[in-house]
Amino acid sequence: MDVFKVSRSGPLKGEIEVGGAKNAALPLLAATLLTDEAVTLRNVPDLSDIRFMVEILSHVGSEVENPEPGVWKLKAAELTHIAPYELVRKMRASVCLLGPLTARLRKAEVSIPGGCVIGPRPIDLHLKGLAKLNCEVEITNGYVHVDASKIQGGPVFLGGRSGSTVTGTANIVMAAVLAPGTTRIECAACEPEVVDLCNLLVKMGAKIEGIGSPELTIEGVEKLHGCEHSVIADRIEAGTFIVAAAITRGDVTVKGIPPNLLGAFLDKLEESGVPLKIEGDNIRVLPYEGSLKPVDCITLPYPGFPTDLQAQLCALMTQVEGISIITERIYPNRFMHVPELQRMGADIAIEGPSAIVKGASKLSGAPVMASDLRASAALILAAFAATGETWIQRIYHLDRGYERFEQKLAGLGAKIERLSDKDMPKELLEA
Ligand SMILES: CC(=O)N[C@H]1[C@@H](OP(=O)(O)OP(=O)(O)OC[C@H]2O[C@@H](n3ccc(=O)[nH]c3=O)[C@H](O)[C@@H]2O)O[C@H](CO)[C@@H](O)[C@@H]1O
Ligand SMILES: C=C(OP(=O)(O)O)C(=O)O
Repeated sequence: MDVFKVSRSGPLKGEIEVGGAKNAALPLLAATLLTDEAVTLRNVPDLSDIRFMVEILSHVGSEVENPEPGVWKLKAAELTHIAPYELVRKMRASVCLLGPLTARLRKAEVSIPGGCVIGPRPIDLHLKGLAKLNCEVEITNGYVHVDASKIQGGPVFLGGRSGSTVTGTANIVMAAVLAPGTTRIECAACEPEVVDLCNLLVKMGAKIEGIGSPELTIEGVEKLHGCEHSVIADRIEAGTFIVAAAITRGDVTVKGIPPNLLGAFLDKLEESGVPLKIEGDNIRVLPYEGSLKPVDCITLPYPGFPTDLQAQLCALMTQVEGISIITERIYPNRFMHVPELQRMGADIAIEGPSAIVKGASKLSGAPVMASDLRASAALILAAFAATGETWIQRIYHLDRGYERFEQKLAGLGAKIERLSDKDMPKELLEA
């Protein structure tokens, strides 16, 4: 198995390009099932999650081509309505098949993906939404069964415990675009990835109004058609690079990221004193003297601070003098990075949904375990600031969501190497 060996690094210097967003590309790939014509997606990142999604799409009947890096052409002429557990369990985002299969075939059988280490990942709002579209929805033997023979547009309220649902909104929009009548979604998620999905659907012939707002109005059409679309930039990859620059006091320009996608995050960094220079779609992080200021931060649905950058902010705040309080409102247990950061010397206490980070800690390299995608990134960022070597195991979590991560960062001078666990000193290997 692959591991990373990371040593104290920096200041990082240079330019780094942001790729296409995983969290946009996955629902976009699912949306290609909504037409029997070919849809070409560009700027698709090369990630294990993308490869899984393509595998699932070809299992349900899509003809898939990857004519050049970053480009996928998909044609779903004949489809089956069943997405089995052995495929769905590998990736939570495969629940996004529910909407398109329901819309196109008027029936779907999709395995429930189950929870994951960041906490329970319920889909009750997806199911409630489909029921509001006059579908019969039943859970048996671990599968959601949808009978959509009488599907009909209608009012759908998608508000949940902590706001709206991103994949739930994606599913209901995809179900509604081919449903007769008008669907009005209230409390729709406004995340840029949902906007990207709606923009693709409009190119395919869907009628959607209110894109980017919490109220979407969808006029069902009979048929969608093929088109070409380029996936939006990955705001979470960009934010991770920005933290890499800040934690090493580097001078780095992160290229190809519209700053409005990262408003709350950039605001928090500026509050902390990270010098930023924004020019068009490029964000330059400049070096600074002395300590940054601690911050209090709450993760919230867009345009709030993204949950997917919470772990990275935690890593940065371990290097800041004073107490930062980071509260997780989307996934209150999403603190798997904390015990590993503690092993590296961080002073962090978890109180309910908050991490109380006391800095600045002198971090030192240790063997640590990546537990999920963004936790993996946080450990690497902390390792840049730690003395000695940090060995990070289970980096397949990182490979789900970051393309050529170590190569991109090594290009800025980061000391990070992908090795095999066979290269690790034996006494450091997990039991
Ligand atoms: C609003 C938000 O920040 N969503 C994030 C969420 O999207 P993802 O789509 O995975 O999760 P949702 O947006 O659906 O969930 C948001 C919240 O709603 C709850 N919920 C969701 C669906 C449902 O049917 N019932 C229910 O109660 C969830 O438990 C969670 O507390 O994780 C992704 C991966 O980390 C992030 O990229 C998204 O930005
Ligand atoms: C947890 C994430 O993704 P997923 O919803 O695919 O698990 C993420 O992108 O941080």
